[in-house]
Amino acid sequence: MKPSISILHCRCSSSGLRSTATRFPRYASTSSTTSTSSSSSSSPPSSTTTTPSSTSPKTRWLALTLVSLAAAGAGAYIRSQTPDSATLNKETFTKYSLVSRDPVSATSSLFTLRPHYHSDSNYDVYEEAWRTGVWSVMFKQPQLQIGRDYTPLPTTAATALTVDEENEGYLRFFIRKDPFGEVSRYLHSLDVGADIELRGPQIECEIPVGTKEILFIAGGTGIAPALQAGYSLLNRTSEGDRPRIHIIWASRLRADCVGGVSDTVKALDAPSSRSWFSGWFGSSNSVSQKETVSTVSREQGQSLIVRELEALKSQYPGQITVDYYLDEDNRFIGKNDLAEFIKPSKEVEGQQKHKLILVSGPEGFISYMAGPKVWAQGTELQGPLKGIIKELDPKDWAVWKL
Ligand SMILES: Cc1cc2nc3c(=O)[nH]c(=O)nc-3n(C[C@H](O)[C@H](O)[C@H](O)COP(=O)(O)OP(=O)(O)OC[C@H]3O[C@@H](n4cnc5c(N)ncnc54)[C@H](O)[C@@H]3O)c2cc1C
Repeated sequence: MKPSISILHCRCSSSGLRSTATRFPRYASTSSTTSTSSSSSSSPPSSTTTTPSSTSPKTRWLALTLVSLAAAGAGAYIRSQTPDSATLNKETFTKYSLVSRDPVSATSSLFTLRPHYHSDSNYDVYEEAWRTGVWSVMFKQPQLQIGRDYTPLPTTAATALTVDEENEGYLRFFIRKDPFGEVSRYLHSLDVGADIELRGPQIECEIPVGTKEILFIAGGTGIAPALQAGYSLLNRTSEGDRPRIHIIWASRLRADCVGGVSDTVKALDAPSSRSWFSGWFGSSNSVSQKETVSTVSREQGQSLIVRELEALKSQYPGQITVDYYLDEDNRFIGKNDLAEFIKPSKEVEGQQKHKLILVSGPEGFISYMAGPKVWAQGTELQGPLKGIIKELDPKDWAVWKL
């Protein structure tokens, strides 16, 4: 019999799949396995040591039950070791090992994981997800039997992975440690080499073919899906047909975004009419912005995430721009900052929207920007558009809360 493990609590999940999970046992009792093999393969029926006449019905029933249980246990054990369970999938948890955990700031780290068992299929599973849009995987906290979703980072020129490691199915994550959070605290407590079980991929947002512009508003580790969206979209389109992507990233701590220099230049207290691609050094405003966001960023180097963003930008010159906002500097994303990008326009009935606003980050951040997501019948739904984006009346933009 396969024991089932319930994921008791999953507040961030958006599909019913995530509330429960079944996995194969990782081990079977040695004595059971041994007895199975000795009774089923080493001893032919004719040489059975006990005869019907010398065994009571009760003993026979017990023996049969034991043999069946042992066979089921051994089968499950074997299945758990087959290549199938070595491949990331939506039904069962797949074992990965923690390769490294590199601090990005006092509260966040870059996690690198590799599949525990070899599988040729992991790369293909990821590829399919990358082609689709924004995706996540669920991490299991085994002691509490709960799971949380995290967003794999794409590979850029700044990524310290070899081609072999990529092919082997290594995954990287930018994870913030919530001081009171169950799973993020657990993950930050793990030693290198520890096992972590993942399930997925879960597609969070399919980016429609034909998307021409994306405005990505990210708070904290919400930058991970922004990197994904940029990578996925630019990777799957050809030159001349590529969409423009503007990322607005708000961080709490300077260390998270150190070295990041905003591309779009805005005065601190009034929006300018400059375009997305106005460059770094275009005006006196640009100086104040640079100074505000990251005073000595060049000297201090760049955070791991800024490096990834810069690498993506260099890979697709002119396609991606990024603006940085920093709580430590009292720089918050306001309505005026968004108004620069979201211009009111007429809704054309039935016309497909080629512009997409994606909002990603902590619950409060998403609520402030676009209104809260809502729960109905055990599923997390988008909920009505509210917040400062609603006030800007973005008729020709589709909006998606991640
Ligand atoms: C699709 C998706 C992708 C994500 N990707 C990432 C990613 O790449 N990186 C990342 O860091 N995060 C990501 N997240 C967020 C992540 O899934 C977790 O929500 C986050 O790590 C916090 O989980 P936790 O178990 O540590 O905290 P939790 O235990 O869920 O607690 C979170 C906070 O809520 C408070 N809290 C808990 N219970 C209560 C209660 N009953 N009353 C009041 N307060 C309470 C806690 O004190 C804590 O401050 C993603 C989320 C989603 C949905």
